[in-house]
Amino acid sequence: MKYLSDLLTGLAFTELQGSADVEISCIVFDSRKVVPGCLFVAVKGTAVDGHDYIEQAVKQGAAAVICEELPGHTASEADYLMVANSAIALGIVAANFYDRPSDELKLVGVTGTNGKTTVATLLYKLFRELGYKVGLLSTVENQINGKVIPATHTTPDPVALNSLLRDMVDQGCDYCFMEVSSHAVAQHRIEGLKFSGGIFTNLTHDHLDYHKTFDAYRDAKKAFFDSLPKNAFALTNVDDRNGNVMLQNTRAHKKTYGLKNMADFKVKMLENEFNGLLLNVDGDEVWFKLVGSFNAYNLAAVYGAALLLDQDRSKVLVSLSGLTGAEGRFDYVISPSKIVGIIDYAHTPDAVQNVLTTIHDLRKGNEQVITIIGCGGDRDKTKRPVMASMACEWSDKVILTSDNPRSEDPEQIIREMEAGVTAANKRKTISIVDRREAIKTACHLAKPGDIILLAGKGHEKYQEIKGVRNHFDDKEELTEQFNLLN
Ligand SMILES: CC(=O)N[C@H]1[C@@H](OP(=O)(O)OP(=O)(O)OC[C@H]2O[C@@H](n3ccc(=O)[nH]c3=O)[C@H](O)[C@@H]2O)O[C@H](CO)[C@@H](O)[C@@H]1O[C@H](C)C(=O)N[C@@H](C)C(=O)N[C@H](CCC(=O)O)C(=O)O
Ligand SMILES: Nc1ncnc2c1ncn2[C@@H]1O[C@H](COP(=O)(O)OP(=O)(O)OP(=O)(O)O)[C@@H](O)[C@H]1O
Ligand SMILES: N[C@H](CCC[C@H](N)C(=O)O)C(=O)O
Ligand SMILES: [Mg+2]
Repeated sequence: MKYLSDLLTGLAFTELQGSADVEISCIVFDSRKVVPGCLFVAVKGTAVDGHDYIEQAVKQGAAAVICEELPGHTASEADYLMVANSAIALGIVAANFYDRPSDELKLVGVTGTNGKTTVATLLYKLFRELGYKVGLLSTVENQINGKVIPATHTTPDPVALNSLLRDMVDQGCDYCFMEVSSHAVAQHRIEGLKFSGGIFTNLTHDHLDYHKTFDAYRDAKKAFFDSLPKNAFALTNVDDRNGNVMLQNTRAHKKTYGLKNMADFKVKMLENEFNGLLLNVDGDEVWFKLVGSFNAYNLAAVYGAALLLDQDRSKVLVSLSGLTGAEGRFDYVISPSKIVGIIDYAHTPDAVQNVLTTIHDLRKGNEQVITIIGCGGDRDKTKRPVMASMACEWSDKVILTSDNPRSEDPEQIIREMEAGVTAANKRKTISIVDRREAIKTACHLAKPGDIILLAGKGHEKYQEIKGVRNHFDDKEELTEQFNLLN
């Protein structure tokens, strides 16, 4: 049983209307989910202002309200707590409601444009192999020591997040590895959490629809490191242009990993083949199952973090060498006629370039590379022509198609992608709106030995068109088409 007064530890508030000894059944920040006895936190959003729903929330039985401004009419049956920023307050009360679970395990956050899911998932798998009970919060799924809990966001909202962390603690977890998206930092979803470490992967073009400028996007990532406590570690990619920027104002222990520059954890790439990577890790040569130079960075980050968490170096290298990556990241199927199909979650210009240059380096002869690619609707539009241009630059044929059009017109998204295709590259590009048809066409165009890259949707099991999510699984579709070819 929790009272409003129990939830106020660490929360600076300007005014309290009421006694705060009211019982709180749960915390809600969406008026449509209000239940009797809840605490309603009014948050200003991008579409609407939660403050407009306070009166409705109280009518539906909210016992207390946290807000930045009082509504025109306040009811005597509810308590009202005024704060400077409700989103920050939401994080703090959510942590208090669940008895601050992040204090009871070692929580490590991973941020950056690409590689978050891969690094968090590898750490999760590694620590389980090392014998610990572990939790994972990721884009693909959340897990508590092997039990899967579906994920709705890369970083859950503060209430879901603290509830999951509480379950992890109650189930004996020693560690939790989580992705920290830039949206989550900007919206204060991680407020009130105690991190033992933070990892930065890289920073390239994405989400400019939301953050508006690259600097604002960078600063959202940096704010995570600025907020780390003194006894945590801040592990950065020293080869990334913004790697050191992340550490500028952190109080945490500053540590680096890299392939090119001097680093605390230094990795060199010796071989990069279809069946894995041979790396020199601080002097030891080890084969890993992951493919692509970008994964050498992800592995370096995981290795560094494991050592900073006081794990035995040789055990870490042995376990890590046997691990596979996250679902839908450089996953592949091979057709009976030996066409190679690669399913990858590349949905930023940098990721598209990385995955295609990796494929380019792995090619043995003059196999063709056929890329199928789309761009998500209701997301950063400026990356559309750039992703199409990257795909053309590094492929022999490109099929522009739909990703998740969401509320947008799919044909319009494709037109915006086509704007990035040069006149010379037009001849190798075709546009097919229906993703299933695009996959079928690629399979018919491919000859034995050719490589089909199916980019952008990775593990996703749906395609969202006009707000409706239909079942769609890239790997399933490709496998089906491959079998039909026979
Ligand atoms: C752009 C974005 O992040 N939006 C998130 C944001 O929505 P919003 O700011 O538009 O909210 P809003 O609709 O304006 O509403 C403001 C407030 O009023 C409340 N409300 C609204 C209507 C109503 O009738 N009553 C009511 O109380 C809402 O619950 C909310 O608290 O706050 C909502 C509540 O927390 C989130 O669900 C929503 O995530 C949407 C669904 C989303 O898709 N977010 C994506 C972009 C996202 O966060 N992605 C990152 C990953 C990105 C990456 O790959 O790096 C992630 O962490 O998943
Ligand atoms: N370290 C890296 N550097 C550049 N690209 C990478 C890196 N790791 C993975 N990628 C590419 O980015 C894609 C997405 O990887 P991953 O899912 O690990 O990133 P993420 O940061 O979790 O993405 P999201 O923002 O959607 O959560 C991969 O499929 C691969 O193409
Ligand atoms: N976490 C990313 C996922 C993009 C995946 C892509 N398939 C899309 O739908 O745009 C985002 O919300 O931008
Ligand atoms: Mg992710």
